[in-house]
Amino acid sequence: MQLSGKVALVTGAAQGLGKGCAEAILERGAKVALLDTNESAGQETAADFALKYGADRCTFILCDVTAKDQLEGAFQKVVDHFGGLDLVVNNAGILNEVQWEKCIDVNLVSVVRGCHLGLRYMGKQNGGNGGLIINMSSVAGLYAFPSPVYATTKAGVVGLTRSLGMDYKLGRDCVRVNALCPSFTTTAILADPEVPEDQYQHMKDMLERGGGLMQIPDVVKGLAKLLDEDDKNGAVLEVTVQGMKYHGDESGPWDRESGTHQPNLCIA
Ligand SMILES: NC(=O)C1=CN([C@@H]2O[C@H](COP(=O)(O)OP(=O)(O)OC[C@H]3O[C@@H](n4cnc5c(N)ncnc54)[C@H](O)[C@@H]3O)[C@@H](O)[C@H]2O)C=CC1
Ligand SMILES: CCCCCC(=O)CC\C=C/C=C/C=C/[C@@H](O)[C@@H](O)CCCC(=O)O
Repeated sequence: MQLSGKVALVTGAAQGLGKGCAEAILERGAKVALLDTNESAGQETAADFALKYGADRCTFILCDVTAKDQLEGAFQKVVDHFGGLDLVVNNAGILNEVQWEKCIDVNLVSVVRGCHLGLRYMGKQNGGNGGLIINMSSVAGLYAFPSPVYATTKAGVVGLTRSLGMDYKLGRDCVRVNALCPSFTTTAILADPEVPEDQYQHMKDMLERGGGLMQIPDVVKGLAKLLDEDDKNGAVLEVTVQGMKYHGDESGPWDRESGTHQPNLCIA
């Protein structure tokens, strides 16, 4: 996707992977709205980006993605402020197996809502110009992981992405939907996960056996790949210290015999 002059909305963008994704999008010439509940970090990031990329290209919007009205209001503000919307990165997420309903709300319910809003504002059938949605899942959404609710939310994001990314939908709305699945990456989420001790110990072990931590730029390379590969729709990209690979694009039983796959009908 060519991003010069386009408009992006990134949730959970005050810090961490969301901030890294937002900066990569700015570097490619787009305007970016940063949504987050962390007002001080969000304002600081926006001020930093304004200095580097221009005050007219970045704005912070205080938004709890789990509050339906706030998320809807934030999408409307972005369109009012920048005059359109072309790219949504549903990135905000937490790991909390104690307050597990909250974990589902932030990581899955809000991503469903973010996708619906993205389709509402970008979908051609609604008067939009088409666009791209990238959902932040995790390797935990692809393989067994010690924190089951977190893993469920991330697997849910994979299923959501694949199904919203069906080609017949693309033919109607011209909005591609893809997911990024990183492994352990150095950000604040690793610092203090609210999980029982056994889960924590097991994660430490997985981290060691998996080859250690990635850094934010490693994951941003995955975002760049999804931005560059305009033919990808419903794609799920695993990003680990071992490299990147697309997941699960084998045919279902309905296509298996013929080996056919309907081509994309529209490239946004
Ligand atoms: N760091 C890692 O190892 C991995 C992270 N992920 C995913 O990447 C995404 C970003 O996480 P990180 O940057 O690692 O963590 P982080 O904790 O540094 O950043 C998360 C951001 O989301 C914001 N946020 C949390 N709840 C929110 C809400 N209700 N509304 C709006 N904003 C909210 C936080 O304020 C924070 O700025 C998450 O979805 C996480 O599950 C996926 C795989 C690996
Ligand atoms: C194999 C799937 C990896 C998926 C990772 C995620 O989606 C994010 C998980 C969120 C929190 C995990 C916390 C884990 C903490 C411990 O492993 C701890 O050892 C991390 C230490 C970090 C460091 O050394 O700086």
